[in-house]
Amino acid sequence: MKIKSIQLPKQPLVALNNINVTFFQKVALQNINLRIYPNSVMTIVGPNGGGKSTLLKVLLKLLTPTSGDVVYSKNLRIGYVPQKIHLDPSLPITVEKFLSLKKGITKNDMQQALELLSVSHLIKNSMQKLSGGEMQRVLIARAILNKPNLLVLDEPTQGVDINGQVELYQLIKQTREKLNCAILMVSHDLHIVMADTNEVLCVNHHICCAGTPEAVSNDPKFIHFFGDQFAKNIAVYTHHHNHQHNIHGDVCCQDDQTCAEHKN
Ligand SMILES: Nc1ncnc2c1ncn2[C@@H]1O[C@H](COP(=O)(O)OP(=O)(O)OP(=O)(O)O)[C@@H](O)[C@H]1O
Repeated sequence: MKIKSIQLPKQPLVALNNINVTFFQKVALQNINLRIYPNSVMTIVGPNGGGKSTLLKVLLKLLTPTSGDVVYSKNLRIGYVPQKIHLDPSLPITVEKFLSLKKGITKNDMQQALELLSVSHLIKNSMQKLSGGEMQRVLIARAILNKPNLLVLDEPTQGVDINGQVELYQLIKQTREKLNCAILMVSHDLHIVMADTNEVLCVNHHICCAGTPEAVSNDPKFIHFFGDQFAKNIAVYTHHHNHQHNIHGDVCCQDDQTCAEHKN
């Protein structure tokens, strides 16, 4: 007898079911449903005050939703990088001490995480004196100490200049590949992260639109929030053609030249 192998559907790491959050009769989130699958990369975009951080807080159990439920897979380990942390300037703390505040962490775990984020040289530095980019790297290093299978990042490039932003996203990508984890992040830098994003969720209290970066950036609701210039920039990132094709699909000339087939 021939036995057919069947592909079982992947179980989500986290499922949010019909989540509603109301603050003093003001709706922050309405009927949010989402699934995060192992190894996937999901980017949340949306206008200021649209509920993105609230959504993360519900997922991280930092906030109990007004209604709805969150289902976690048994083996879930979450690493979280907050938007920013508040450090008391009168209580200097080194990077080493800061990382060792996490329970059950060995020196080896710490070194591995710092190496992965290329900040081993900062181990004895004061947290209060780190630059914006260094701080974000140390926060990501802290978030991966427990080898998460889901890394959640809330606007990871806040306070980082444009060159640093590209580098930071590159490091996040390398971290994901090394840990084999899923990523859920809130980001305004869709044009940078879209190449590595599987699904974009545009949240303005409810899910306005969701799908691949290309599909979302062309969605009228997304264009309404971010303007068509942004969508056009994204189009350039995803599909920049500096050449033309002949009827067989072969490249036949550059944009600034005209070959026989494109003369008329
Ligand atoms: N603890 C709270 N109490 C009352 N209102 C709150 C609370 N937290 C958030 N809100 C409100 O809920 C709405 C959503 O806020 P949230 O911080 O989730 O938005 P956001 O999309 O993350 O915004 P931003 O892009 O500006 O960071 C806002 O109107 C905010 O003022």
